[in-house]
Amino acid sequence: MNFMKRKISVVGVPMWLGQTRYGTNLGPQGIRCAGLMDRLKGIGQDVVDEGNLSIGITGCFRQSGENIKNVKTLVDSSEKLAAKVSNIIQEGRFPLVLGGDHSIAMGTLAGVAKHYKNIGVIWYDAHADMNTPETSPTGNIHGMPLAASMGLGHSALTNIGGYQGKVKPEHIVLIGARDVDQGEQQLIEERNIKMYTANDVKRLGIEAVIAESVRYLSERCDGIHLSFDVDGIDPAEFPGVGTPVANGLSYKESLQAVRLLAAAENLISAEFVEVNPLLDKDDVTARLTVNLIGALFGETAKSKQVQRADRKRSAEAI
Ligand SMILES: NC(=[NH2+])NCCC[C@H](N)C(=O)O
Ligand SMILES: [Mn+2]
Ligand SMILES: [Mn+2]
Repeated sequence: MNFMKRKISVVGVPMWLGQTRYGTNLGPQGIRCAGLMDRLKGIGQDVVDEGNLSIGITGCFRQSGENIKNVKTLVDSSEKLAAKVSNIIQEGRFPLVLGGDHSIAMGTLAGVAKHYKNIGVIWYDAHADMNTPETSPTGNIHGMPLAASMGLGHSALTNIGGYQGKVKPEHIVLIGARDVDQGEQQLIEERNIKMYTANDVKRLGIEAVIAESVRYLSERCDGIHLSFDVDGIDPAEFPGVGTPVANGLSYKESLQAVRLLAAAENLISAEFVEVNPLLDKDDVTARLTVNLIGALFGETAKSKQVQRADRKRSAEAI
């Protein structure tokens, strides 16, 4: 067996106010409807669906004069998610968080980092999500979660979970970046943050990039969190996203990436974010996201075939 048997708890976070396009709130249900639970059970994983976090929407508007939208809603839901994720880890289970927009990573990381002093983060994304209200071109919080988790930006965000600095800059690896804002680029250079752009991946190959990333983080960290923004993948293949950027990683490369991560013993949590079913075409983004999650937990082309045959047989028996 080249994958880890894990005890997985799935939590959905129907959040969309980290950006402005309605629909990422339907992401968790879209992913579930594409068959997530059956697929994970089908490969023998112990998996429980803990449902969606209930989120109070306290306002879909700019709540202050600052360049940051919906702070209160985002802080409240992130606190809830942090507590939930922390509980899951406490119970010895693996949190699998389904977004929602990428702002939810602030909550996930606040929960995970309570248990791991030196958490390593693989940020698979077209973006760096390292803006602050000072550098953000949009004021959208889904472009800020990684900065906030490092302790940079609006104090309401950096203090989520009641403490600052969940992630150290030297414990981050960006993979797939190709739309990095000026302030973000400056931060990446100043703090020497490891980054493999989409072009780097094409040049080096995804196998080498993942191997190097895992090696780099394993040397420094006590656990690895995967924050997978599906817009890391090219929008021609993953159309159901709100901030598409051309020239992305391919689905095939991405599948290979998560397959390699399936074997990483020190992978301790994961989230898949930014699936927007309202922007999707024939649910392809949701369906391929289930393939990615399946592969992260050990599904192979062969095990998928066996499952498909099983499902067909039981359907015929009805
Ligand atoms: N998680 C995402 N899709 N983030 C997109 C961020 C886009 C842009 N950099 C911004 O700050 O608004
Ligand atoms: Mn992102
Ligand atoms: Mn992104």
